[in-house]
Amino acid sequence: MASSSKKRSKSAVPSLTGLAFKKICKQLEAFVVGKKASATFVCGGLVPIGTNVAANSKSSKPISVSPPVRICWRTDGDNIARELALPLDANANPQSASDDLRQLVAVCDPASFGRGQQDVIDPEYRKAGKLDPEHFFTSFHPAEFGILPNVEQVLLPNFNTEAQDSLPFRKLSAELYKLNVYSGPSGLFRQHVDTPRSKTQIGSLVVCLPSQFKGGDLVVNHEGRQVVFDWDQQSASASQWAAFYSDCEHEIKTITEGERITLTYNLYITEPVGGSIPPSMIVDPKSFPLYGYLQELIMEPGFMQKGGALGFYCSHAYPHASDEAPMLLPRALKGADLVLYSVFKSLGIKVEVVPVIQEDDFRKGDYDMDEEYESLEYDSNPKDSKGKKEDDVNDKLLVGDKLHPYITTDMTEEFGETLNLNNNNRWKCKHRRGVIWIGSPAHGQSALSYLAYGNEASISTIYSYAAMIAKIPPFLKRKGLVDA
Ligand SMILES: O=C(O)CCC(=O)C(=O)O
Ligand SMILES: [Fe+2]
Repeated sequence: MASSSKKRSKSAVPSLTGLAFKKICKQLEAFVVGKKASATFVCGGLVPIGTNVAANSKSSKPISVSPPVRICWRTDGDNIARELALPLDANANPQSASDDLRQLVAVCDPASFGRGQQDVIDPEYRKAGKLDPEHFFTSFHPAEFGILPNVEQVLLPNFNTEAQDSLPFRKLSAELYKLNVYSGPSGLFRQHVDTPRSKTQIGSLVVCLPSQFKGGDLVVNHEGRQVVFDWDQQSASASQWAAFYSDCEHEIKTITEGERITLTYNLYITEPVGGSIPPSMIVDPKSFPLYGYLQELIMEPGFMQKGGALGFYCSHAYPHASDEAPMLLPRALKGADLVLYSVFKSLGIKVEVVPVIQEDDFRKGDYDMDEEYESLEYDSNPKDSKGKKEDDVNDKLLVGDKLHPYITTDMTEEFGETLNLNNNNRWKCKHRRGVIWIGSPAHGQSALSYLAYGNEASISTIYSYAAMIAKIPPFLKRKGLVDA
């Protein structure tokens, strides 16, 4: 009797440590969500055009002023080689200069875009011309103006840990993809996400060549944040550029006058020549505000005193259920995910990238994922890390033992019964009790397909979400992790 009343009072009045822990978890969530919002997903810059800059400057320093940009192509039909220098030369015969520009516009084909599985042309959605790289040559190369190192530094901060040498895929290469011309008064490209050309593609680079136009803002969105590049003011005097992650939605507003000419490049993550990355190029994880916060937290004896695990859903989409996944992750982590990973790593805390399945996705019954996660409450007492609420969540989550490629199985699910994933040994997983989950799952990918028998047999697919689980050692063990 006495023990049961004791039990009741414990659950009704949370302890002070419990309340403090709950608050920390909320703060951590706010930090990560805030981090997401402030994490860099796009960057941009400008290369002024100097008409008296030699095209083949012998200086070894990166050139900060560009000579006019040349574009060479062959006309359709008569196959005559043509060349255009941008910006148009104000001193040249204006008629012949704009004639060259008109010729370039004329040789372009209508630009398509991906809708579902198809490539379509729809001027209501995208009104632009395109030239494929095999049909033109340009004197512009982004490596010459320090553009790529800048993009690397912003979009690809490094880990700066011992693991750095074992993660050599942290350089970018830019592959020319298209030349596009958006002409006034109606050129545009409505909101879209670029189609990644390979699993190693992490973003796109757009270079707007010097040519007078009005309108045509490039608007890039990511998780409620927006960056606008209004390039029209300096359109005739500079090459202006922007780089962003592949999963950012973006659009080009209507070009009201002139020709907006862009080179687009696919950005791939690649192996640096010569192995390791020069430290001067990297962003130190210690410079992230999250570092200081977590460092203080793990020095707090009351925080997860006996150790535990924090789980974070990745905020960017990765091909985490592909054959390449084990090679790509964590190397290809981006933005907030990369910040979290690198901060934990640099604090000496083990963190792994794993796929997570919501068990109710394949149980019969109407399970509402959002509600489940919205109502997620953290366990109020770290000593009770197997407390009820938390177990409710972890009982429904299956964590893969590693990143698994998508599989089709011969497993079946009988009507009304639960599929047992452990009956197959290719997608090994388990419930990870005691993980405190922060944030919500964002980007599901097909993890495995199986035969489901309802009224009729059908193929069902289970989705997985990429997540990071950081294993927090007990206080006495982690004291030594933090530098004095
Ligand atoms: O020209 C631009 O600013 C962006 C072009 C673009 O979004 C694309 O080609 O997919
Ligand atoms: Fe695009």
